[in-house]
Amino acid sequence: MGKGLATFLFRIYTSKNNVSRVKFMLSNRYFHSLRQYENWVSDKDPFVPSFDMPGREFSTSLVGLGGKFRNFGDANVRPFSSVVENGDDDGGEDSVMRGSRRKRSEEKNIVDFVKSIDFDGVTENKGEEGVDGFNENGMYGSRDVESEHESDKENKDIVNLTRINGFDGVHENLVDDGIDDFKENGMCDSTVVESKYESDDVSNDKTVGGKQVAFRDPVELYQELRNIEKHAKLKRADWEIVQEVFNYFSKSGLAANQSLAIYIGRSFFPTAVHKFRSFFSKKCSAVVAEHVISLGPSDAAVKFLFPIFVEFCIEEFPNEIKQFRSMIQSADLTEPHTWFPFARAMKRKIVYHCGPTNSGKTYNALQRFMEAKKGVYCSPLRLLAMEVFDKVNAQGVYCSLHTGQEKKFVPFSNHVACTVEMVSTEELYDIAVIDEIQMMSDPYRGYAWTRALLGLKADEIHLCGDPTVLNIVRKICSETGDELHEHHYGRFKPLAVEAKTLLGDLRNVRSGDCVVAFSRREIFEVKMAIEKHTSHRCCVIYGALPPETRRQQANLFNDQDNEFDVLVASDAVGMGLNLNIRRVVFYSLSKYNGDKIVAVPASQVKQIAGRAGRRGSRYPDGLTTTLHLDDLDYLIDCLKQPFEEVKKVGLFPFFEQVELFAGQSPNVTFCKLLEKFGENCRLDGSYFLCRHDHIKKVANMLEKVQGLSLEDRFNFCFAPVNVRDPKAMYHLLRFASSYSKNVPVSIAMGMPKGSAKNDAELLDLETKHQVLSMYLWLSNHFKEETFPYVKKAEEMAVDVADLLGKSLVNACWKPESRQGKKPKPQEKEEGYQRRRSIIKLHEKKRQDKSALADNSSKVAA
Ligand SMILES: Nc1ncnc2c1ncn2[C@@H]1O[C@H](COP(=O)(O)OP(=O)(O)OP(=O)(O)O)[C@@H](O)[C@H]1O
Repeated sequence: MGKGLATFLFRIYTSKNNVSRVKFMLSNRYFHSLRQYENWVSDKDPFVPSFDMPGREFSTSLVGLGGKFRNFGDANVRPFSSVVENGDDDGGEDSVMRGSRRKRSEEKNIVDFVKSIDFDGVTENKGEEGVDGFNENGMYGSRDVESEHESDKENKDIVNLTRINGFDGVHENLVDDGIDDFKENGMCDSTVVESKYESDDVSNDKTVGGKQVAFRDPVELYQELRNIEKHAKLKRADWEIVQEVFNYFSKSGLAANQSLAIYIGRSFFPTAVHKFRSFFSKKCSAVVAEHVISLGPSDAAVKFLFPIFVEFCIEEFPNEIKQFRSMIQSADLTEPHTWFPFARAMKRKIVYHCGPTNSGKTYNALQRFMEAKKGVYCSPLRLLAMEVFDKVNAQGVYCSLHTGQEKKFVPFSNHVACTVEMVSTEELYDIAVIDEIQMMSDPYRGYAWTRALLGLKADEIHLCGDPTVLNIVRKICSETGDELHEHHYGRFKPLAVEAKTLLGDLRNVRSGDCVVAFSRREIFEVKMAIEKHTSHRCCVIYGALPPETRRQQANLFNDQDNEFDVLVASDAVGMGLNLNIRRVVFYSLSKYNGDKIVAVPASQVKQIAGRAGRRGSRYPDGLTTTLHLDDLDYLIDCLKQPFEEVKKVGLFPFFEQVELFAGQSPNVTFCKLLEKFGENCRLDGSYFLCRHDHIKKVANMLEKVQGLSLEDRFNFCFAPVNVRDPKAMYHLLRFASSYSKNVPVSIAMGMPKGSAKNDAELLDLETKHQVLSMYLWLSNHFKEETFPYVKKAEEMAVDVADLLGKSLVNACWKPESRQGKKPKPQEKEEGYQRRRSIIKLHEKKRQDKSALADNSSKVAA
């Protein structure tokens, strides 16, 4: 059969009638996978990697696409509005009275909003999909068409239904297609009862010849079937076997995957099989039927039928194939280095500063940056960009700041510190620094580092990071033609592990300790416990705090002239802050990853532990340990582990790519478009498509906002919003609605009167800052005149950050959940179990003791 395929292709190639088809297949780089059909036919475990997995082996790029994307060049940098207008809020919106009135109406709106929206609404419109959804060929899925364009699941249902009911009743058109019900005599109109074949079939038998049918050229066989005027009649039992074979075929992952080679998409595959089944019922010769029956529902039958199916599809579905092919081409993310022709035209020198934390990587890179005539520093965080901005200006090098939220232009500056997402790939630089380059592999944001590395137009690019992405950077440089220099570093002073641990008792914390916990709840529990049972005061740092507040808390901690000598922090402490930490104490080494409790990855443990001890600080020698003895082994294991090599780095399409793709799928919602892009995009082996569930959630929420262009939607989806915070989502929706109506977008949010007195108020402050930050971000990414209250928002943001700082100093309350939900019960995960909160253990012991005392007193009574 393997030989059969070669013959099959050769014959197609040499056949006059099929020349155009061959051209098509040869121009299709999936053709390679079709060639592997040979293996597939002969191997039990076939080739056929999943098509929709990122970085699938199946992925190849299509002829001509590189050119298209090359045209995009550096067009990926959208023209961000650069002027921050000093507008005033209308009518003194911040007055206390109006503020409280506004707050009430705001809260009501939010309540209505929360009721009206399902944040997991990515799937929300599923019910509608059947009515007005579009299949992957961009064809309208109206009810009639729908029956022909079912999803795999739907197909499964069809298969099941078919088993029970025959074809009737599932798809009306099936009867028309020639598959008829059995009559009372147990025979099918289109089948024979006899085992003998009818005369016209017998004539076919002569040419086809029994078992030899298996070795027939599928092209010829297909043509013969096509020309049959009277199909074979089968006994009911045989007919049922044939149906079983087709059911098996329709469910066959092998056939579905291989069909991609001829651009039969997954969602169209069931329809194609269904049509093929109808064709077969009408056109099957006795000998072919006999052979199919003899094979039964099996891989062998699939292998026999598949080449005939290919022929059928190529002839029957040229439009569908063309459409799917165009769609695949427009979702091509292969060869991303070709997207930046200007950077490719340059002879760039890449210097990789490779080493663990606190080894001087960034220091050395920044030295080169400051020496340059024109330089850019790309930071993973706003906070770090601000730090570099301050530091460099303090050393007399004029440097501007550019983040999503702010643009601070320093006159005469040739240097800029920016967040990596904001770096321009159009500007020419002498020196660029990309910090924390290992973030290229971040599942959500990795694409920003990949884009910076591939697209920056700088003579010299300094990458600072651990060795995890070194090999992939080497590979990328070999593709881009850049010259790579590696500088390897060791820690200034080795990190020591304190084997004693805190013996499970937070009273053993010492001045200069940073206790690391992985949830907001735990952070406040630890802070409360330490402040209650010891004389230490705690500063707090976690991700939801604005950079200004984190900085304020870091300064409070670093300053020796106050009582705040212990830091309680989340993993947000691992990057970007200059901290005088003597010892990092892990309160736990497991965390909730949004789905379940998992052990903190070794690379993250290293990064966080490495914050202890810093050259030039009060504590140059770093220590690390755990709260509980039980956790110590895991900590030591993590620190001993070598850096694990990263195999893939992130990519995400630019707007222009999404726009091109949208052209292939008109009238599809933006959320659906992203979903389809994710399903159909192709990537080279070194890249994965960054996760975009949060983007889809925003996209889904904004579907109800009319009048936004595709580009507007794309940009709104990148606004910094916590999709799990209903209040923040409400404000984003409100901003988008006003923007779509082209009316000035108001902040419409009251200012709190004072610092928070409980956790609910603290959460409210966090949300308020997020909303203001979002407003500022939007003002930098959209028509500036539509966001006239930038100055007001900036002032409010400063005030809220200040209030947050003040609130944290006095915070001594029980933490709450942002969505008012009860905290999830502690979950177990194989291999590593999250430590129970020491406070909870404490409380439980106390409760047990008092229950015991109660019982004994009752007994005594
Ligand atoms: N040659 C040097 N002279 C003076 N101080 C230095 C020197 N090298 C590094 N430092 C200081 O040591 C500290 C750690 O350096 P740096 O931030 O460059 O380390 P790193 O390897 O980039 O660590 P991380 O990844 O944690 O940022 C910084 O405070 C830095 O100012």
